[in-house]
Amino acid sequence: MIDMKGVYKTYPNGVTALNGVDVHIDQGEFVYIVGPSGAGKSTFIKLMFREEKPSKGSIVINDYNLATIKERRVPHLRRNIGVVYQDFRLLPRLTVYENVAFALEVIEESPNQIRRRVMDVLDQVRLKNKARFIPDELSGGEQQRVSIARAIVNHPQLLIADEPTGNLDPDTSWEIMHILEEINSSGTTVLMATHSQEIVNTIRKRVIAIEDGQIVRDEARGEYGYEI
Ligand SMILES: Nc1ncnc2c1ncn2[C@@H]1O[C@H](COP(=O)(O)OP(=O)(O)OP(=O)(O)O)[C@@H](O)[C@H]1O
Repeated sequence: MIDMKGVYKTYPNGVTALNGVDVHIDQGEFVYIVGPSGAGKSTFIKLMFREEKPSKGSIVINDYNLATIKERRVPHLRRNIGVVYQDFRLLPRLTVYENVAFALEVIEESPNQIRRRVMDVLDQVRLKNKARFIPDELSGGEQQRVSIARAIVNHPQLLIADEPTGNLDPDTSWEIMHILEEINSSGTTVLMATHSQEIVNTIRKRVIAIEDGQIVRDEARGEYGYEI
């Protein structure tokens, strides 16, 4: 599903964030991306949904070659990828329902399908009873659950989460992790960058460690491996 070969990324300011990355990730895997601050984790993730372009190398995701993909095809690629951020990035004036429905409305689903699908996905993240709330009326964990609902409403094959528990307390973080595990168990590939030693060492999954723009460790059921 994801195949990176000889990937380099140098930003316009001359900083090389990725320095020769080769990796293969199969459909259905759950992968943690770990490493020190500034190691290149977010860059690695941004390349996956074409938020950034590689300077060199090939990235193939579900048969899309991201190095050569035409601009007009990028929205098609992104329909198959859900993204969750540390800071939720919800639209503040829209309700929970509208924030989630928005992702479907832009691809012109019928109103009935939208209603059914949005309520299903809000049920999945256990927020059906808050559909009419706006983000400000929710806790951080609830906001993150809305952002997860929004990310998966299109049934993406890949869910990318960049420090999804970074702004949450421990109990809420576990709740988010259980939701991500549930999503993964239905076949969605999950790629999660994290600084949480506790999560990585407790919910054991494949661990890819990046340092200075290179993969220095790649272990099935790995450990976090850094002192905090
Ligand atoms: N848009 C950008 N322009 C220029 N340099 C950038 C840009 N984004 C990231 N960098 C640089 O690339 C390097 C890798 O950054 P990246 O954000 O990928 O690291 P990270 O591992 O995600 O860090 P953190 O754990 O702190 O989020 C850093 O030196 C950073 O300053």
